[in-house]
Amino acid sequence: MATPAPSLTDIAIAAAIEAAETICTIYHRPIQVISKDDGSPVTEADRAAEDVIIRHLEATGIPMLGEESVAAGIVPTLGDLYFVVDPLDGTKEFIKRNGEFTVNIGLVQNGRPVMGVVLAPTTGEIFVGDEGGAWSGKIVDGVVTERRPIGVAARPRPKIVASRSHGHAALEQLCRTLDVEADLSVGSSLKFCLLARGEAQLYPRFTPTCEWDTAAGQAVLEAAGGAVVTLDGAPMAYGKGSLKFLNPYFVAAASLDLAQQAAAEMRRLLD
Ligand SMILES: Nc1ncnc2c1ncn2[C@@H]1O[C@H](COP(=O)(O)O)[C@@H](OP(=O)(O)O)[C@H]1O
Ligand SMILES: [Mg+2]
Repeated sequence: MATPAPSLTDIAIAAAIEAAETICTIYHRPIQVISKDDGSPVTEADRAAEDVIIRHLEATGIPMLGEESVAAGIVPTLGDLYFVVDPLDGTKEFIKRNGEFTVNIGLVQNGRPVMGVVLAPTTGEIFVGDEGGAWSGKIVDGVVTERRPIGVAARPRPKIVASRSHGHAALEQLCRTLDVEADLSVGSSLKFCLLARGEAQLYPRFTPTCEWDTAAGQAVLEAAGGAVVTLDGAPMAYGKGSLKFLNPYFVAAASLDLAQQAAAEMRRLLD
């Protein structure tokens, strides 16, 4: 019997595993930090990991929007279906060496993130979401182990998770109005994964992000039963090339109701 062709999810997982290995090699050496044109930091690891991912995804023939390629002026023509890649989300955390950084590969179809792989190189934790649901696992010697389904969990007082390096004053006010337990601060797309695994319920984002920061995490969270909405309460959409792929402010939450309630509150606070 012929072996079935790998799915796009399988291809993205293989790409993320090899990219994470490349990142780990560099992580254990002295890290040289370069400042991008927009002032944000980039390292040799960001670029090397994106090259690895490009090599894996190329064979699919599907266009890829990559953070480092865009920074180098390479923006492909994007159709209804494209990959969105942040090879190293949480570069500031990578530089601080606190382990809170991830490899992100998302697939966008008709403006919606339909598949996502998020992998934390130092722990080997992997989070995957697609039409088959959401699951987490652990990469050991380049192989997925401990694979188990994941899902969001409601709490009477939601736990909130926020950026470690990009905060906003309105966050505290939001916590007070919604009566949340504000206790977690984490770098990178791991915030979406904490929600997807039921460890937190709310991730309000009052500072800028780009599509590559959120596509994979949003796909994981939505496959786990959660939602990501912009401040008008609509699901966050992709393909904003005319805006340089910049996302508006958003709320990720364990349910659409909670996301929309928090979005309405954020709108009120920011007015
Ligand atoms: N002024 C800005 N404009 C666009 N994106 C920004 C930004 N400031 C931070 N970000 C995004 O926020 C991400 C970090 O998120 P967090 O604070 O949740 O860890 C960064 O990812 P990179 O580390 O991949 O550059 C970066 O893309
Ligand atoms: Mg990023």
